[in-house]
Amino acid sequence: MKVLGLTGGIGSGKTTVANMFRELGVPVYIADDEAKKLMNSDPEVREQITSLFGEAAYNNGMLNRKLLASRVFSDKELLEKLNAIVHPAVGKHFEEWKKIQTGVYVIYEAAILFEKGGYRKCDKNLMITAPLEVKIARIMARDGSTRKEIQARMNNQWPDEKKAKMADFILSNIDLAETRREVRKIHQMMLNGA
Ligand SMILES: CC(C)(COP(=O)(O)OP(=O)(O)OC[C@H]1O[C@@H](n2cnc3c(N)ncnc32)[C@H](O)[C@@H]1O)[C@@H](O)C(=O)NCCC(=O)NCCS
Ligand SMILES: Nc1ncnc2c1ncn2[C@@H]1O[C@H](COP(=O)(O)OP(=O)(O)OP(=O)(O)O)[C@@H](O)[C@H]1O
Repeated sequence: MKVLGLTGGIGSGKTTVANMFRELGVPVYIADDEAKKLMNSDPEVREQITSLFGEAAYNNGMLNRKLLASRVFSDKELLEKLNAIVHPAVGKHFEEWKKIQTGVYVIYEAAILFEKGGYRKCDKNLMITAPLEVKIARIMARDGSTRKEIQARMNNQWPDEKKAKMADFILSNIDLAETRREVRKIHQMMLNGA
C-alpha cells in the first residue's frame, strides 16, 4: 500500500486538507494527534517524558501540553530530546496502523515530515502552503495563540521554499473550494498509480 505524506507549516491547513482526503475514503493518520495519544497512554513514553520534564509534565494523569510547548519551542536541544522520545514511538505505531488499512494508499500527515526525514518512508509527498500572515491569523483565531508563540514554532520548522524543492505536489490552500478541487486531482493521480 502506498503512503502519501502530507505536510506544511503551522496553520497551512494540513488537517483541513487531510479531512478532504478522508471524505474521499482515504485512510488518514494524523501524527500530531497520535503522538499526543501515545504520550498519554504509552508507559515507556510517559516515563521518559517525566524524567525529561519532571512530574509537572502530567496534570491529573494527562500530558501538560502548555508546559511542554512553553519549554521546547524556545529550546532546540530540549525539543530534539522530546522528538527523540516521541518520533520512534509514532513511527512504530504508524506501521502497525497501516497494516490494518485497506485501499490504494493512506495519508501520513505530519508537520515536520521533511525536517525529520519521515518523507523518505512515503511514496509521494504533498506540501500545503499559505501566505505567512494568513497562517498566523488562522492559528490566532483557532486557539488564541500569540504571534510570539506561533513564531517560536515556525522557527523550528523549515521555510516553505526549502520544503517545496522536496515535494512531489504543492497545494496552495487559500480558497477552500479550489483546495477541494486540487485534492480531487491529486487523489485521482494517486489512484492512477502516481
Ligand atoms: C509540545 C507539544 C506537547 C505541544 O502540543 P500542542 O497540542 O500545543 O501542539 P500540536 O502537537 O498539536 O502541534 C501543533 C503544531 O505545532 C508544531 N509542532 C509540533 N511539534 C513540533 C516539532 N517537534 N517541531 C516543530 N514544530 C512542531 C506543528 O506546526 C504542529 O502542527 C507537542 O507539539 C509535542 O509533543 N511536540 C513534540 C513531538 C512531535 O514532534 N509531535 C508531532 C508529530 S510526531
Ligand atoms: N482555506 C482556508 N480558508 C479559511 N480557513 C482555513 C482554510 N484552511 C484552513 N483554515 C482554518 O485555519 C485553521 C488552521 O487549519 P488546520 O488546523 O487545518 O492547519 P494545520 O496546518 O493542520 O495546523 P497545525 O500546524 O496547527 O496543526 C483552522 O481553524 C482551519 O479551519
